[in-house]
Amino acid sequence: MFEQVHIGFIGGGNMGEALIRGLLKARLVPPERVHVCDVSKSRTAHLAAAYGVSILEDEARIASSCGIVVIAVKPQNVFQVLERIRDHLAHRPLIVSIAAGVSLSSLVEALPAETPAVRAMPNTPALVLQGASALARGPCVADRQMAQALALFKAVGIALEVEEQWMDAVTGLSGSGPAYILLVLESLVDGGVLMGLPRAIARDLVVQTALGTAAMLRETGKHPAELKDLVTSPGGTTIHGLQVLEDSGIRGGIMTAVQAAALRSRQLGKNP
Ligand SMILES: NC(=O)C1=CN([C@@H]2O[C@H](COP(=O)(O)OP(=O)(O)OC[C@H]3O[C@@H](n4cnc5c(N)ncnc54)[C@H](O)[C@@H]3O)[C@@H](O)[C@H]2O)C=CC1
Ligand SMILES: O=C(O)[C@@H]1CCC=N1
Repeated sequence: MFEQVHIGFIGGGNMGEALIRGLLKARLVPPERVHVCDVSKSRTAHLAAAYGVSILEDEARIASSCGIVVIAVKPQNVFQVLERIRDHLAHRPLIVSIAAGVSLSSLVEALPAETPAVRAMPNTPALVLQGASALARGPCVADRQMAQALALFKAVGIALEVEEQWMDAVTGLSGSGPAYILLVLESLVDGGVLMGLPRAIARDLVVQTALGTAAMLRETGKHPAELKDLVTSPGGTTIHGLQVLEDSGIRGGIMTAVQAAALRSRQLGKNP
């Protein structure tokens, strides 16, 4: 699928590195066909040493050398990058932006006419090849290019194609979601510690409880409430804990967190 394609990364931070690691591990392309530029010399030194990828001096070199260009800088830096690459895109490479909030229309507007562009939203579990990504396809993207973009993100987890209208919601849900889940997991560990458990034991139990619960949800396909009922004996321990959580308004709190992050994504697109 990637025969002879060179893949370039503008920005080799957390997410850029996760994608590079995944695509090399899946052997989608050899390291000599992966090129990175980053304004941080310590990042490029790390990426070259850890993965054997090629380091190019700037964004323009990435753009002119690659058939796929992944933009993995912060949203605030995206338009400066687009400005620097726009005169180096005569060969019409596929541009893949993972920046939160940056819309396809603003990408397309900042690029030469008919440059194919995809807006993607991965998440940090991509670092351990368990990511959840959604991709929205721009107007000039060929089927082969969309398949390549999906394959790139499937190398670090699951990847779904969605309409662009859902991308802000995706950002608030799965893009930011790891932080919400980690906050809950941290609190569970602290609850164990509160009740006298050594922190290391509490941590091991919480990690496996989270993994096991997610696996149960995936493998059974059941509604979460049905699986919750399995844990909750009449007059037992769990229902007493659940009552405290319901009293705290946790459901509304989590829903409002997703909404706030999605609205911030929408706002970032207008004013990064
Ligand atoms: N961290 C997360 O959970 C997620 C982040 N994203 C998006 O991914 C993008 C990158 O985020 P992270 O990897 O977390 O940030 P990061 O700060 O770890 O990486 C960004 C990298 O870009 C480099 N950089 C800045 N300007 C540059 C330029 N002009 N040319 C080359 N390199 C440049 C920085 O030195 C840095 O290494 C953001 O747009 C963010 O919205 C998307 C999904 C999840
Ligand atoms: O907080 C952020 O802006 C990034 C985008 C999605 C997750 N983290």
